[in-house]
Amino acid sequence: MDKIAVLGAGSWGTALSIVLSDNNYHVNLWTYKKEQMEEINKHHKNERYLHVPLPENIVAFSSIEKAVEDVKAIVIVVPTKAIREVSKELNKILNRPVPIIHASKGIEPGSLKRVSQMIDEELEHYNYDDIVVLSGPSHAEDVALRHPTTVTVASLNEEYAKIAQDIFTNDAFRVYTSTDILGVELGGSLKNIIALGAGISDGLGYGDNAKAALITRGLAEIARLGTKLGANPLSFLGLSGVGDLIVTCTSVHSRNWRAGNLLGKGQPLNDVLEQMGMVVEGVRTVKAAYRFAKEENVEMPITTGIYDVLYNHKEPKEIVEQLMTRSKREEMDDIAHLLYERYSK
Ligand SMILES: NC(=O)C1=CN([C@@H]2O[C@H](COP(=O)(O)OP(=O)(O)OC[C@H]3O[C@@H](n4cnc5c(N)ncnc54)[C@H](OP(=O)(O)O)[C@@H]3O)[C@@H](O)[C@H]2O)C=CC1
Ligand SMILES: O=C(CO)COP(=O)(O)O
Repeated sequence: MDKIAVLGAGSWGTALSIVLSDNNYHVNLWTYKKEQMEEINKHHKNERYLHVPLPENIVAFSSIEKAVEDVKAIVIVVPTKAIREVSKELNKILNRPVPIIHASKGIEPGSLKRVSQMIDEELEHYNYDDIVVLSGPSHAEDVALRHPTTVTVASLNEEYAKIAQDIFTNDAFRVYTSTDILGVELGGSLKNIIALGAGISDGLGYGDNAKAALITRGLAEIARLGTKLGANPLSFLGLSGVGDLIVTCTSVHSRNWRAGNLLGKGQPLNDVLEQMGMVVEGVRTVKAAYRFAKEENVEMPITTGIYDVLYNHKEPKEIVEQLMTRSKREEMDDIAHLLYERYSK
């Protein structure tokens, strides 16, 4: 039985380990917490994150070195803030080319780097082109129950993308490939900000119309920034774009939506984060997106409004009024024109 290492034993790392175990891989699941390793190995569960029994071919490790020994591929699934730390550890021990697939969603505020770029910077002898991202509408809770789920794996190295597709694909987990790693990573990261907004909207008591507006106009600004940065605009209409935006803005499983919901009900950010107990990537990524928008001179009014609620003590209702009273404009802006120009001939 081939072995695969999964680095990160939170909700998503555990759910992806279940997929791999179902596909007959032996999974080495790395956690930095000894108690969690014991819970997984002795009791075959990881209760804090997922309420399902774990198959016996998922074995937890507290040493990265042991976890990655002789594996066919390495899956990195830690929160974005831990990517550099984990990659540094990996850099000390990785001495052969092995496919690296990451499934984290965020952008580093200080450097504005995506996850694949951070991994590349920390791994001295690894080629950026070989890094694969796995992203799409995929809440861990659904995946752990084997509910039908679709995702995209993207890499400049098509062979590695296909390896990732083969490793993860099964009857309940359908995997598509793409070469637009930039677009796929940006879609997966930026949708978390809009999901915070959808949660705030629901917390304020607004209805479905407001949420549909946030999703649609949110997608417009994600695509606006993404295309400016060089992504394929069509990626934002795919699973890692609109697909993930829909699931994150509408699901009670979403940490970003839930955090936004509490903010909309008037709770302060620090209390909300303490209560969540799991990573809420949008809270960090909004800082990066806010800066990106300014530096790239891209209009991102929803992102800016959410940044102001989180970091400038603006009242959510004030932001809603601001968004609703912006100057009148045409709906289909630069992105639509870009798509039209590209594909109308
Ligand atoms: N949950 C989901 O459905 C999905 C999540 N993702 C993405 O996957 C990534 C991980 O999310 P998820 O699993 O949900 O997060 P969770 O909050 O469920 O788990 C994160 C885990 O990483 C641990 N951790 C924190 N810091 C470090 C570190 N420095 N080194 C090693 N481990 C660390 C946490 O430990 P501790 O509790 O001690 O902080 C926790 O066990 C995120 O980028 C998220 O956006 C993507 C798709 C779906
Ligand atoms: O990315 C996700 C689903 O595809 C998970 O979103 P949350 O982090 O908001 O739970």
